[in-house]
Amino acid sequence: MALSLSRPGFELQVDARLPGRGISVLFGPSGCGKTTVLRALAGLERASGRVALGDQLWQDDAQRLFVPTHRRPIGYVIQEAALFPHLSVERNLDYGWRRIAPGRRLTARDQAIELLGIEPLLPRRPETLSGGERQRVAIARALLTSPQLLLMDEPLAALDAPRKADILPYLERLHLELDMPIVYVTHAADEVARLADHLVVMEQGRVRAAGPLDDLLSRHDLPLATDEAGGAVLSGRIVEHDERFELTRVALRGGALWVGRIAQPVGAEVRVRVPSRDVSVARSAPRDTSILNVLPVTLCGWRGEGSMALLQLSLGHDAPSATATSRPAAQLIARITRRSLEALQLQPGEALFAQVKSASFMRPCAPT
Ligand SMILES: Nc1ncnc2c1ncn2[C@@H]1O[C@H](COP(=O)(O)OP(=O)(O)OP(=O)(O)O)[C@@H](O)[C@H]1O
Repeated sequence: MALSLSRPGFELQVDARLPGRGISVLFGPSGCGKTTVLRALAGLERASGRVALGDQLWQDDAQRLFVPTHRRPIGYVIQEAALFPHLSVERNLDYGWRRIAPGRRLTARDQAIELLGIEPLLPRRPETLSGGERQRVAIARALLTSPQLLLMDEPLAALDAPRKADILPYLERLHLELDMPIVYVTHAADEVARLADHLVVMEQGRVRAAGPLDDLLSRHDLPLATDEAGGAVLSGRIVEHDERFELTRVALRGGALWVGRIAQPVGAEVRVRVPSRDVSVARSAPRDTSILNVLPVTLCGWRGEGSMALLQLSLGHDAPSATATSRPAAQLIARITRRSLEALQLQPGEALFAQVKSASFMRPCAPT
């Protein structure tokens, strides 16, 4: 997509290519233009430019082409789902489902109901549902219109933390079990870490950075890193289980980590998260430490944040480099006090040891 639009006090200028599978998250502060981009993809907002899904061209100003919303094969889920209040959940679902010819249906009715866990809700009226249940029904209803692209605008923003935690696994399942690209708008860093495969960081109507999640979440110069709860998200492969101590070893690019037992087989691709505040550094390999994960790392750079500093660390003691065929080593961020930084007099390129106090399993990775 290449989109531009001008409003009083707001300029949108976005040029991005999103992958044709997985969840692409548009992330950024309120007012940066995320919803506007989503609405332009849906054809609900008239921006200038070009929009295509694979080889389907939906908008191309050069050719005076603009496919109206109702002819774009999209599902759209917003923060406050608008279900038909006078219809049961089942009839709400059937509304979209019946309008798609049987031969053109991409998602089976039972599959959508099962994926979102809404079987017990089918006879209920929307007003009797909790916010989280309503969102699950809205997502199932969107899927039953057989979209080729699912657009989600802060679908969890109206939910409290426990409801949000309930619904996140359903979103992860969608992504793992359906072969449908999703563009997901949020300003919540935790949703990014859990859901995103590809990330577009927006700022004031522009793309500040875009790329695979692991590359961006471990960059200390992006807003995600400065979040108190921020940290790196790393993809790796399970290489070993330690049944006695209920641990799993995950191999990463340039190193490996022990995390709490993951219920996935050896060889599975998984995503783990390492909070920056749980990473500290030492010049020499610490001995007699209770910390399980001590990894050789190379300091790439650092950035001050008030009394704290964020260090960007590349796994391994070789100078970080990327060749045409291999991706560079995975990166961690350490959040330490500026006082410690000064006391240690660290220099970029220096070989250090990162002590990782906690690392947690986020989710299995989608097959690529
Ligand atoms: N219908 C409209 N008319 C005029 N200005 C608008 C309209 N809709 C949005 N804007 C403005 O356009 C800019 C981008 O808004 P947009 O809703 O895309 O941001 P956002 O990143 O999705 O924000 P939020 O996270 O708060 O939803 C903002 O400055 C907003 O005030």
